[in-house]
Amino acid sequence: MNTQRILAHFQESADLKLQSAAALAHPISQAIELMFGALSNGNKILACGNGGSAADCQHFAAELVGRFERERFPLPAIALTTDTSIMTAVGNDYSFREIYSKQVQAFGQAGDVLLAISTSGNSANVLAAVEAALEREMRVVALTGKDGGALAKLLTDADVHINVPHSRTARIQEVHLVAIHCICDGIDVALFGGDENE
Ligand SMILES: O=C(CO)[C@@H](O)[C@H](O)[C@H](O)[C@H](O)COP(=O)(O)O
Ligand SMILES: [Zn+2]
Repeated sequence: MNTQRILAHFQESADLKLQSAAALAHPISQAIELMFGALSNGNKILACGNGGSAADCQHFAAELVGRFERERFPLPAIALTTDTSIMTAVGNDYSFREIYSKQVQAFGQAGDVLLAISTSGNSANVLAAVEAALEREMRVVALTGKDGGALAKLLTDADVHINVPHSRTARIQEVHLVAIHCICDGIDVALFGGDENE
């Protein structure tokens, strides 16, 4: 394969990350504040998304329950993307749209945070999960792309929207991962102090 094409992927990814940094720093810091506040109050974080974003949910939960870069106690975060029995039962008996919202209704409590990841902002099951979370007085951190889609319109002023204004799903996901690592680092810094270089 032409290595120019590969180099172009790296270039576009690097460019988008640098272009996004200034705009995303503020909502990412709001997400850290919201999540750290919830965790400090004994609440938890639930996460949902499809495809690559489902993997991001699991990645995030692993770093909270296990650890990020510092040794610490486990923090409560659950990826709603992993239980195939729940997802196939709900998908089969109700609809695919409800595979996350039913779990939010089952596990979510007021004060918990839903991390909702959708590059289009239009995945029906993620939208339903956000609606269920808001009904339960949870707060939402939305990681989206493009124009934020229908998800952008569901959010309230108490929620946080981290939107990557790019058209390409893969590039958006790559920036989402940087945002997720910033959030993990920010939670560690809120717990232990220090700066991001430590
Ligand atoms: O990872 C990728 C593409 O890079 C895919 O698996 C992608 O996540 C799937 O097509 C998702 O269904 C897209 O959903 P969404 O991001 O629009 O909510
Ligand atoms: Zn992908």
